[in-house]
Amino acid sequence: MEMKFENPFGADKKRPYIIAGPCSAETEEQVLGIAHELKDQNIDLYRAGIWKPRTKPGSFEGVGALGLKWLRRVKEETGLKVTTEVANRVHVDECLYHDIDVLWIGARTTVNPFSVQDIADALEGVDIPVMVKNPINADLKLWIGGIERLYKAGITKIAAIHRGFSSFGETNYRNAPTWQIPIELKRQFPDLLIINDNSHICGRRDILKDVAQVAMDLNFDGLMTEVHNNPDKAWSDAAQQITPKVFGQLVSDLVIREKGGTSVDQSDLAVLRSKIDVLDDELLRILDDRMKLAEEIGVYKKANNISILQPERWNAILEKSEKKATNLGLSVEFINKLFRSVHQESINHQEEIMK
Ligand SMILES: C=C(O[C@@H]1C=C(C(=O)O)C=C[C@H]1O)C(=O)O
Repeated sequence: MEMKFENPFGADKKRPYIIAGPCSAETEEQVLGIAHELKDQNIDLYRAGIWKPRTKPGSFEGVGALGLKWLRRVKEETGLKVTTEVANRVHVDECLYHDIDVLWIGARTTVNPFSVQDIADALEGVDIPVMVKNPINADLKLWIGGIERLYKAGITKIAAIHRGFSSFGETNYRNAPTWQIPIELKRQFPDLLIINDNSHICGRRDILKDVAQVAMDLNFDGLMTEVHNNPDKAWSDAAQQITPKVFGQLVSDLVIREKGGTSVDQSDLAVLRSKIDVLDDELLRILDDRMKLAEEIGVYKKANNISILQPERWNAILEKSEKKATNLGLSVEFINKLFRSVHQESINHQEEIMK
């Protein structure tokens, strides 16, 4: 579906747009105190969670609609615009009643088309910006689907929030960034603003800045970070929150590079890109040759009644490629992924022959 988005932040300010505030609204004093500190940093939007979807019951699940009154006071006292998460029609109605400026739909809601549709229906005819976090699973179509539901309800001031994706097993991140997904979203919808939620990707303080910088280098439009006056004592997500002071430093340390680089002579870049084009052509030719060999092997296996998967041979290839990758200084993880993908495609070609 073709969509034309408007800037949810109103003014066409230069990127990055900055959204900050506590994970959860805890007390009126806490919400107002953090807001006053962030006001001096010229942030674009103040965030605080009121209804908190938690992994397990028994954790702090938010102060509820009472917190919306505190956010209204933030607006009155600081002039900041405010945003909170909504997960259903009741939340939407409460937010509209309390003059919340911007809504966001959380990752655990974006996964459910019924919930997103319920929110979209409640917003029909309302002019309010909405930000849509990625679904917890790495499903770009579901993310776009959520955005489409809102767009069909007449919401055009939409931004996407990239908060990373759940993955099984130990990783460096709380939610893997899987950058290729937001990159593809931007490719399909160049005028859709994408905000990086580094807090939920990292889950810990020490790598927040690195992830924010990667996001800026990938042309993300803004940052959403959880900021708390006493992070260690936060009632939710303590490990990933930082003080307003640390956050101010993080933002001022960000290097914002030009998207197009129009102000510099690009002839050197063009030369390097033409060399990459030559290598890409070569890569494609090599892959094509390799698949043709796999097909010949498929014909042989069919004639001699040999199964497609050959674990010993496959193990040897993986081990050899890992060693070579290490010697060349290439990432073993990358080479592994590449070869697994090539192996799967080789199996697909042989299956076609077997049919
Ligand atoms: C091509 C073969 O079939 C499969 C595919 C492989 C590959 O693409 O390298 C390796 C082992 C097999 O699992 C083969 O048996 O050599």
